[in-house]
Amino acid sequence: MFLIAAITAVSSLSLLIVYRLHFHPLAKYPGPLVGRITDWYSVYHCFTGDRHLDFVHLHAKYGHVVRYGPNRLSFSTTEALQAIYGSRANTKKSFWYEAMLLFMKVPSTHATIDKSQHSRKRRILSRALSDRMMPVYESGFLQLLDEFLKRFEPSSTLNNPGLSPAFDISREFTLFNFDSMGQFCFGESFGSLQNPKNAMIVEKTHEGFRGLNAIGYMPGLSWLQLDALMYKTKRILAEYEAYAAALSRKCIQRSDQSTEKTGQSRCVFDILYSISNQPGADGFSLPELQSESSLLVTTGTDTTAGALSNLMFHLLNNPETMTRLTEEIRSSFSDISEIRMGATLNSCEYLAACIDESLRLSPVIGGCLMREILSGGMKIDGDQIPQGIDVGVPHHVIMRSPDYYDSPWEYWPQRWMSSETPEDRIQRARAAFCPFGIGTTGCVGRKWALIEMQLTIARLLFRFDINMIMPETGKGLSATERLRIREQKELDWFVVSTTGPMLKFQLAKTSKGS
Ligand code: HEM
Repeated sequence: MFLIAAITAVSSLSLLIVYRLHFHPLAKYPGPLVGRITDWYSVYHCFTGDRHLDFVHLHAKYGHVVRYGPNRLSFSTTEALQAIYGSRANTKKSFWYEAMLLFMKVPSTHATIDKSQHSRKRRILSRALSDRMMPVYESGFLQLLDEFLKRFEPSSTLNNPGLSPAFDISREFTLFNFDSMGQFCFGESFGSLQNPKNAMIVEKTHEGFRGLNAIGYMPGLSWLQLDALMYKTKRILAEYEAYAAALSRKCIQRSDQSTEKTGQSRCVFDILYSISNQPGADGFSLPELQSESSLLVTTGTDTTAGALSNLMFHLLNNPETMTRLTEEIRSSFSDISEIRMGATLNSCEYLAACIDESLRLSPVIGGCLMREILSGGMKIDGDQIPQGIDVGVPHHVIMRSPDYYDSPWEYWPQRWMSSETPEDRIQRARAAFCPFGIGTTGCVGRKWALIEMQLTIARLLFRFDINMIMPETGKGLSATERLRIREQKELDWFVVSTTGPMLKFQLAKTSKGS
């Protein structure tokens, strides 16, 4: 009996392998042998945390299109980027996003696959995240930012006057961004800079999210109870949900009272709550509102924190860039309190270029944002791809492609500036630039993320001269070689996590801020 079962299993498996390699509709596409046969290939790279680097390797080896899973294709051109994610693409978010529902009672906008439901939620959320609403969030953010900067003041070091102790800036930015997202979403900081235990939700969920990422590639894993791995995450998220629910109740109370008095909102929750209270408005239900606001915190924390620490890494490894940027900021403002949203900050052209260049060279979104092709199939890069196939363009591949960027591994902000680069080169680079995604599923928090980055870096460089502690492994190497070493960081699920650089701060001689 056992022998018959074993023979049947081996024969079925062999037939499946032969089918996937030779008769499957994607059989003609190149890719790693294991990947063409099974999604275990992706699961392995999710757990090793090098999914983003493996895509770079695969495209270097196989070219513009790679079959990395039995039903999955990865592309690397701007045409594919538009075809797959553009606003008229015949695609929807793939099953991968459903894995997030293991953690959520009510799916957030990000986890909603159904296109009409997604566009309804996104329309509502966009009202709180529109350009017009940005000033609502600014003063709360600046208050937190000033407290954050105080941590780096050197006065506390008796042995080394003038120089602060060393800080791991990735960790600092994570705590700060978590607190500032608390302020942004619920009008109240989470206080993790004072008590890092409060940031447990961000720090401890990474392990579970890795499991979640793998389940997204291979749903069968959840039947194997592999999600036991995620038990801790589920427990922590449940605690966080309860905490967020308490914050929501506070917001509702405050909103009901303040609406009567001043009608002023101060956070995303307030705005979305007031929309949902308007008669006849298609707003969020209360459970949707709670889910949306609390999940916005997790979506906006790691991403912005990673982007800021990558930017510091590039600035400190390229001293001429750091000098030019510092000069731009210190000559544009005469006091730190002047650094606010508005015309002067927007006129800091080099700051904007430094941010874009860092988002290009070190994207924080790892892997490939998968989209499933809908009924009727679609043409990508001239090939007709059938319905049901998962397709995507990995950020690490397209934004480092020599097809779109000269010296793609170099951190060179001038490539974005019309005063220093011909317009056609800038346009070619822009067409492949997608750190926030593109189209109707691109980042709805993009505007706020950029404001946070501009304000944080401008105030930091206005106030401090910054020194990097060079690790032994980096000594004597070029900036690009150091970047390659830093690249060995890990992909948690959606976001590539970072550590360091380790920094010491010195008050700038010109600093007039307090
Ligand atoms: C530098 C920082 C950030 C980067 C690079 C980034 C990048 C992205 C990307 C690539 C997506 C598309 C994801 C996908 O298709 O699965 C996305 C979606 C999203 N982001 Fe961001 N993000 C950042 C910061 C933020 C912030 C601060 C917020 C909140 C204020 C936010 C809220 C969202 C939301 C809600 C979505 C889902 C949009 C949808 O499905 O329609 N992000 N982000």
